[in-house]
Amino acid sequence: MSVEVYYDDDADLGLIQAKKVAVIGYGSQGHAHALSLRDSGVDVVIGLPTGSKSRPKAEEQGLRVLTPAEAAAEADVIMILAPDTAQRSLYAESVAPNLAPGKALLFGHGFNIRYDLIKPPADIDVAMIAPKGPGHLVRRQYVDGKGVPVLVAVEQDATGNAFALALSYAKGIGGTRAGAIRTTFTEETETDLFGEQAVLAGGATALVQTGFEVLTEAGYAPEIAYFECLHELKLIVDLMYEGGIARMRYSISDTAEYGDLSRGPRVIDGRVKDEMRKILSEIQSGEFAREWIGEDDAGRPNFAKWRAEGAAHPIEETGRKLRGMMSWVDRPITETA
Ligand SMILES: NC(=O)C1=CN([C@@H]2O[C@H](COP(=O)(O)OP(=O)(O)OC[C@H]3O[C@@H](n4cnc5c(N)ncnc54)[C@H](OP(=O)(O)O)[C@@H]3O)[C@@H](O)[C@H]2O)C=CC1
Ligand SMILES: CC[C@](O)(C(C)=O)C(=O)O
Ligand SMILES: [Mg+2]
Ligand SMILES: [Mg+2]
Repeated sequence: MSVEVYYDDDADLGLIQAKKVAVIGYGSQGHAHALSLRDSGVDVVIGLPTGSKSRPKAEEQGLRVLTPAEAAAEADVIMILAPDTAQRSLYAESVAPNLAPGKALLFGHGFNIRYDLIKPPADIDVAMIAPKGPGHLVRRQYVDGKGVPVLVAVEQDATGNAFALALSYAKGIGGTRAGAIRTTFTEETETDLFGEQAVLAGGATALVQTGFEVLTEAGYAPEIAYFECLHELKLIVDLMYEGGIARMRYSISDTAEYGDLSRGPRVIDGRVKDEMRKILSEIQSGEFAREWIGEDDAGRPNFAKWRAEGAAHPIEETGRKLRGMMSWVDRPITETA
């Protein structure tokens, strides 16, 4: 193994239990971290702006909610789980004025540190605990006695104890049950952005929508196209998750496997690979970060337009109708929040 992996026995929960932790933000990751830390015996306070729509949710779930500045002032450990684009101003206005030597500033993703949008003072610890899965699953796994693997990194070790503290935090959210892998802010940020753009979200979505369009434009029933291009993808990915691509290929028919081996490389060909490399270089050079911050500063015009186009894609309407008929499909993951 070229990476260092840490499990429950390597982490001392007592370190984080001895601190007051402010979780700033109560969305997908924030609610999962805060509830699981609390259930692990940690003293947690939530930081949210006064008008935040997440406030009632956190309060209903029994958590104490303050403004980000008040929470940062009270806490020894401040975990920033607001949207990446909000973190710069949140840090400048509410967190930086409330830092003191020996405090720890934590992140769930390295974006703002990697791209120098936040520059913490040298006398605090700066670390990252980045779950490798959506926040609602992080919470669900914790409740089920399991965990989602996490990446842990230290950017600044002012106290000499930053890594042990980060591992302790990871244990508090169930991460060391599954395994905590040591990395750097740069590696986490660049691989996370690449994964979500080229494969997990961007690549997979474009593949599913394009497959659905090809079948329906050729006259096949949208319901059948939905099953083939979206629904069944989960079943195939589950097999890959359990035993790799070889396990999936073992389970499918020889006909499917021959089609996979002979046609797959025609779909994801050299041009696609070159485009993936270009996407990676935009991430590494900071071009993507500058574009995204600029888009956010401008009020997200393209983001809103593309999101609306995606929501209006015919596959969504077909899926809504079909899922209503599928009693075996789990309720939406968002309802578990
Ligand atoms: N989504 C995920 O599963 C993953 C996310 N991450 C990282 O975790 C971090 C949080 O992302 P995610 O959980 O998706 O975020 P969400 O968009 O789900 O939630 C953001 C939360 O922050 C609150 N918020 C918005 N603006 C501010 C502000 N100025 N000050 C304080 N709180 C604010 C929001 O409140 P309101 O309800 O009022 O908008 C909301 O509660 C990011 O760094 C992200 O990259 C890492 C791994 C996976
Ligand atoms: C895949 C998207 C992700 O990187 C994640 C859930 O890990 C994110 O930023 O939400
Ligand atoms: Mg990710
Ligand atoms: Mg991400």
